[in-house]
Amino acid sequence: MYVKLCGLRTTADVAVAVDAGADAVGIVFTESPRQVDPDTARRLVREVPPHVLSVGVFKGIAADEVRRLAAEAGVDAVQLHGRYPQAAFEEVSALGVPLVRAVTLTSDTDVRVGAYGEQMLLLDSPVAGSGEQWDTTALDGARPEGRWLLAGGLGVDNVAGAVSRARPWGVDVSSGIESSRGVKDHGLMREFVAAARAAAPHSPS
Ligand SMILES: O=C(O)c1ccccc1NCC(=O)[C@H](O)[C@H](O)COP(=O)(O)O
Repeated sequence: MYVKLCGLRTTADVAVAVDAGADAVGIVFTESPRQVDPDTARRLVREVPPHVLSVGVFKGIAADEVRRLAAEAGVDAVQLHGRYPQAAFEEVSALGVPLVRAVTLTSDTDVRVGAYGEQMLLLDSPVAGSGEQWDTTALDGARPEGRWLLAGGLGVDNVAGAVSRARPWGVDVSSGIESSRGVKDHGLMREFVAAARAAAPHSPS
């Protein structure tokens, strides 16, 4: 089970995520209680070891600005939320880093991983980072294959059930590992990684 912990804001958050065994950490560049400035982002990225993916998270920021910010910070991957057209993915992909396409599942969502040139697909609740769950029974008619992550309202107590219902390749969490909005709880971070791995130790390929 691939585990991404999102919305990290301090070097201590990064150290705990790495020690807990997270596969990826998300750093939010977009307006949010978890937003960090470019200098902080660069500092956080420097603390992420090579075996863990540092992911810059963007929403509503123009593709050329995404490219500039991501390159400046040195993130390993870029996650684009919302209505970015294919051309934006193409522009950002010139950076040469993997892309994550983060979308809400609706009847017209293209659930093919790679449809926009991305390496991972993230299915999230309508308001990213809100901690709200969404109805994953919608996956019954439109289940992605391959590298897709389930996100939206996951936490220590519900991740096992969510994984067994949705059968994702990986999971992503932010609110569920916080003590208050934007403040990571290091105990919950560790518990979440353990609970997600216990739910499904191996990801389907
Ligand atoms: O975290 C945010 O505030 C945020 C804002 C704008 C775009 C994306 C954002 N977060 C992205 C994530 O990957 C979250 O981890 C994901 O949406 C799950 O969030 P949650 O439901 O809080 O676990």
